[in-house]
Amino acid sequence: MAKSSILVAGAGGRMGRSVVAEILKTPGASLAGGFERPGGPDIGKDIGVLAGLDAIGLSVEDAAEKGLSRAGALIDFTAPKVSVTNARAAAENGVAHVIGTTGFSDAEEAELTELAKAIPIVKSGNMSVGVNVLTALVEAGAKALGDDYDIEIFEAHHRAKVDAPSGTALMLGAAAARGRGVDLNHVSAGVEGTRVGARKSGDIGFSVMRGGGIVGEHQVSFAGMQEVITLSHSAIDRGLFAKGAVAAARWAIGKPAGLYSMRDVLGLG
Ligand SMILES: NC(=O)C1=CN([C@@H]2O[C@H](COP(=O)(O)OP(=O)(O)OC[C@H]3O[C@@H](n4cnc5c(N)ncnc54)[C@H](OP(=O)(O)O)[C@@H]3O)[C@@H](O)[C@H]2O)C=CC1
Ligand SMILES: O=C(O)C1=N[C@H](C(=O)O)C[C@H](O)C1
Repeated sequence: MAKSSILVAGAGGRMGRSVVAEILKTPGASLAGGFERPGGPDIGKDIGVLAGLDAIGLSVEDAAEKGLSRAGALIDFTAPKVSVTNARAAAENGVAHVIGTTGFSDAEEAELTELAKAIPIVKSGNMSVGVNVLTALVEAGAKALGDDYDIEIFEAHHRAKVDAPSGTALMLGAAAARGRGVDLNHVSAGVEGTRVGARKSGDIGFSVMRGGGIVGEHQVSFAGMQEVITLSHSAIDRGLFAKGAVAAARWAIGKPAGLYSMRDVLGLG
């Protein structure tokens, strides 16, 4: 199998299945395999069938290692601890790692930064073109409008999502803070509903909703005393994120070690 082929972590998950389908329909991309946690219900199932397609004769394995020896890149939408373990395995095998997982702790982020000294890692809280363009718009808006406008970031996702605020909301918050020349950690007001008292000038706040099958909604509002400007993004289909992840994997193979973002992949600077 060609070293340009792609291995999929969490191949039975919502994003894993979508990534498999995207690889199989992308000319020039090939599937090295997929894996799930040991004992998971999808181990041994045909990966194509799991993705809602015809059988492809590759079954879901229960560890990264076998597949990594056949792969040039690993695409990973799983959970923070799992992605860090996978990054260690990818580094041992010299395989590029595309991480879409969100909700990392500061310590986990630091370990990924360290591992990116050994392999190319592309990591983004949102793999879509639209959201990555939106971050640039939010940065410019925050810079132009200044502290007289309160920034509130709203996100809504399906009922099964476990982390909050979403990785995308945090990316948008970081972009807004960058536009104002501050660090999000110093100005984050946290999540609406946990806040008390009047709003502090310069704070960037987050509002979260979970329900049903919502794929991903994000809105950034700049609320002034006489006007409100709102920028928004709606994800209609998970295939959007899968498409970005496959583009990132193909881009990362052969790149020097380093921690990259989707803005690097998309050439957005
Ligand atoms: N950056 C982006 O553009 C996007 C990011 N995401 C993020 O991706 C992540 C996954 O989302 P989603 O697909 O909805 O979640 P799912 O829970 O549907 O998928 C995760 C999959 O990983 C599996 N898994 C758990 N442990 C392991 C392991 N040790 N090895 C291999 N596989 C394992 C899970 O299996 P089991 O269920 O048996 O535990 C599950 O099948 C989340 O953090 C989400 O926020 C999602 C969409 C877009
Ligand atoms: O969990 C999801 O589904 C999504 N997660 C990402 C996030 O945390 O922002 C990206 C997308 O919005 C879908």
